[in-house]
Amino acid sequence: MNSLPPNKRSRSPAGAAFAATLTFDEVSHGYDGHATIRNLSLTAQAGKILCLLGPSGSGKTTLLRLAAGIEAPTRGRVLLDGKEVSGPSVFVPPEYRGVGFVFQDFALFPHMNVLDNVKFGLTALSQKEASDTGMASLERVGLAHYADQYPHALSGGEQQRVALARALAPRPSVLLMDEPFSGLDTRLRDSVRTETLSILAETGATGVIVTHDAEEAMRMADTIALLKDGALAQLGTAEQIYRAPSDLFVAGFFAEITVFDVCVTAGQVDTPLGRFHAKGWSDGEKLSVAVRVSGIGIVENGGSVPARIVYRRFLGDYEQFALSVPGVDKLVQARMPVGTLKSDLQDVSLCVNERDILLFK
Ligand SMILES: Nc1ncnc2c1ncn2[C@@H]1O[C@H](COP(=O)(O)OP(=O)(O)OP(=O)(O)O)[C@@H](O)[C@H]1O
Repeated sequence: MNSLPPNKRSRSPAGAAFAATLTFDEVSHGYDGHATIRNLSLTAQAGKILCLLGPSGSGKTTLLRLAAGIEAPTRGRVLLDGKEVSGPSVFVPPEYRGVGFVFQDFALFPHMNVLDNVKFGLTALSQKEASDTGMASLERVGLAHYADQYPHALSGGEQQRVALARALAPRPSVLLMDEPFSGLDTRLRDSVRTETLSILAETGATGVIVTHDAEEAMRMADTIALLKDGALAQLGTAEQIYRAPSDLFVAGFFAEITVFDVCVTAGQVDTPLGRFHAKGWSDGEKLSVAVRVSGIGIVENGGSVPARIVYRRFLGDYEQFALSVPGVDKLVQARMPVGTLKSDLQDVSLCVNERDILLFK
């Protein structure tokens, strides 16, 4: 095995980070014969944010570990800015990749103060340079005043920012983040996420962020890679994937859906929620029709499908409704802005937006 020369950029004490592209080229990986990544090719563009999205066990963390050099692929190559860092005859150790890592649990050292935590990876610098760089990084996340504190004295959100400062201090060209906000409560998560996005934009580093939450991916990513069983289910912008999901799995991951199995007749499909066009499909073809819950509207009168409200729940701006609909064995869910429907209403009708109908083989 050859090791590439050390990436000096990762040790540079000052100056802006230079974003790098990160490429997985036909990468496979497994643990004890169990495949975790299957022949996956994917590129994170320089200076952009790529979110790795997928259900538990789909291989998101493994991909980050392959990029960082904590794992080696069994086949294929990992490249940074076109240079192979993992491959059949090359393995560059993590410390020479110029890549930063923020873990799910922040992983701060409890016995070191905040500044020492941030300085931890700056071993190539003199003490003075490391302290200056560490302080500059803490300033960037707005926590310079906590330099002498110990991690236990900080809130979860502050600890996450220290972890971010530590990962950014060596000026990585790629920042890998594994579910970085999952340890935070919902309200804090929104503000820390927004802050992290602006810090990433300021540093210019390429960001690769793991999440299992489609909404979080949509909020953060320039590009989303949705994984399923270690393979790429779909790659695109949030809008591309939401509007044109490649299959039922992707559709169900990006939106709450109700699914019916149907057969195309005279260019149309009949479902308990209405008759819809099946343009481009042949008569007799068996399809799954996915109706996005967000495309179902409830009206007192005048809709196309009769329904009865079984229960409703107040969710702040919206009310969630569970409805029984003739011909549907499960309750149909729908959401309406609060105040749209009278509180004693029971029998209603539904209107379904054709834009929220998706057809799959
Ligand atoms: N150290 C390990 N030894 C053996 N199998 C492992 C190990 N780490 C992960 N796996 C397996 O590899 C597969 C992919 O795991 P990975 O952690 O990459 O998924 P993930 O998408 O990040 O999941 P989660 O969202 O639950 O963290 C899973 O089947 C998991 O059980």
